[in-house]
Amino acid sequence: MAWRLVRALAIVVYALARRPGLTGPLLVAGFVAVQVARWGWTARVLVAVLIVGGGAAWWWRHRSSFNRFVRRPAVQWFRRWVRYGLAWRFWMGRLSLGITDETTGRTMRPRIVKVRCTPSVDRLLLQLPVGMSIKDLEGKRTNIAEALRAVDARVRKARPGRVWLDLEMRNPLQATIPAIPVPDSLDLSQLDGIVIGHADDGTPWRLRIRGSHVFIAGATGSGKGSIIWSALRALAPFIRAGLVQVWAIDPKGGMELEFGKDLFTRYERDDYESMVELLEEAAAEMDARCKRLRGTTRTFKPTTATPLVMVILDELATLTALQPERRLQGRAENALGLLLTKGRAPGFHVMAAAQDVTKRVCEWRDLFPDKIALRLAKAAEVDMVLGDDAWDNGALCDSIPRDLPGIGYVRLEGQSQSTRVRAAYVTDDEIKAMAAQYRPVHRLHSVDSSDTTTSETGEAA
Ligand SMILES: Nc1ncnc2c1ncn2[C@@H]1O[C@H](COP(=O)(O)OP(=O)(O)OP(=O)(O)O)[C@@H](O)[C@H]1O
Repeated sequence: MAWRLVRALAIVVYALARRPGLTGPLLVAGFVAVQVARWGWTARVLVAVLIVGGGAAWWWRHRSSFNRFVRRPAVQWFRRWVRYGLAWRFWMGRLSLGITDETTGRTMRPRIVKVRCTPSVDRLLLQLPVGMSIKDLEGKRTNIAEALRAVDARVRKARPGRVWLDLEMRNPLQATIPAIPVPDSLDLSQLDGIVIGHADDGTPWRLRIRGSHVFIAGATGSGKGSIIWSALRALAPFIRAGLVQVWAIDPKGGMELEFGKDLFTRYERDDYESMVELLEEAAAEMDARCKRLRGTTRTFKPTTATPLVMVILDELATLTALQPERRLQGRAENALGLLLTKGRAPGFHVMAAAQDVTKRVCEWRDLFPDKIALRLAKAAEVDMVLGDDAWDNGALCDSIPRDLPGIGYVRLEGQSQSTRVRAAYVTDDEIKAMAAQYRPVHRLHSVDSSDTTTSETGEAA
């Protein structure tokens, strides 16, 4: 009996010694608790009130820093050392994931190096024992997901000998997001972050319009249209007020944008020559505006005389790679290049969608500061859109199910990580109603035609 007790104790001590990340904090917490217990009731209550009250006040006043410095590290610690750490070897054993050394007979298992958590995915960085490869884990994906109670498990290479195991715990973007209500104010700061859907942490997905260009990539049926319509919905009151003009090109003969044509100041859908001309006119207007505005301001503020111009181009390839006329292709690429390089400061912005993401289709792909990748066929395409290592860092656009259109990953200028998002879905009826209600008061041909625009619409920014 005594021998058994000693053995059990030895096993516990050994197990704790092998888990310094668990044992260390528990020992410190135990030590502090013992000290506090000696102080008497008043001091104990005071300490408890200070900790709980201070934490609650921090959470209440500054939730983002609380989450960053307290909640997220605490969750990661718990998952690393308790949720996954405690039974890890047991799970690996049950799943037959290990390699036995011939000479010693000892079985070595993959080891958790660190755990990173997003609201829906737990990422475990694993060190593989010599002799095991990523393929061994890939072959057991379903079993791993079942064992760890995950919706899905994916494995990707981190570096030789190390792999990331991504456990999707839940998909908060499963349900279709209904159209976001049209904003009821003309607050120009909204143009720095219009709400077009949700991120997977439940926060609104905000897309910058002023000061940016947006590139949307996705296979057919991936939901590119829902991003365009959700953006137009958020811009609708500005369009009606004449503070935003939309110049739209639908090379698919109006199949996507026709319902909203009343919202557009310029609209081309049939003739490629006219589409290219629209782009060239936008570039020429932009140049003219640059000349007029130079020296007056560096931050663009739309007015009815100088509205923000949003050029929307659905299916870019038809004007570039798939365009049979080389002459038109060259002209389209030049105009687009000009708009992308010079348009931000004078208020000319491009939102372009494409199915094919290669440079053949969009030579200027890298000039779009904000990029959205919806469902794509291959991992390489994800990196082409969102930047090197985007797929390795978890933007798994090739795993987005076909029956979840509108889901994608977005990488905003200056961000190193992509965020999983889902666009709201605007129905055909909602588009028709919006187009009727928010058509511009005065539809102009030319953006900077005259200053009388201000007095005609009677609105000013
Ligand atoms: N955000 C969304 N939420 C739910 N369903 C959506 C969403 N976006 C699109 N859908 C559904 O998916 C279908 C295809 O979407 P959409 O036409 O926008 O794709 P697309 O990427 O523009 O395709 P294509 O390039 O072939 O035009 C829509 O008819 C709609 O039923």
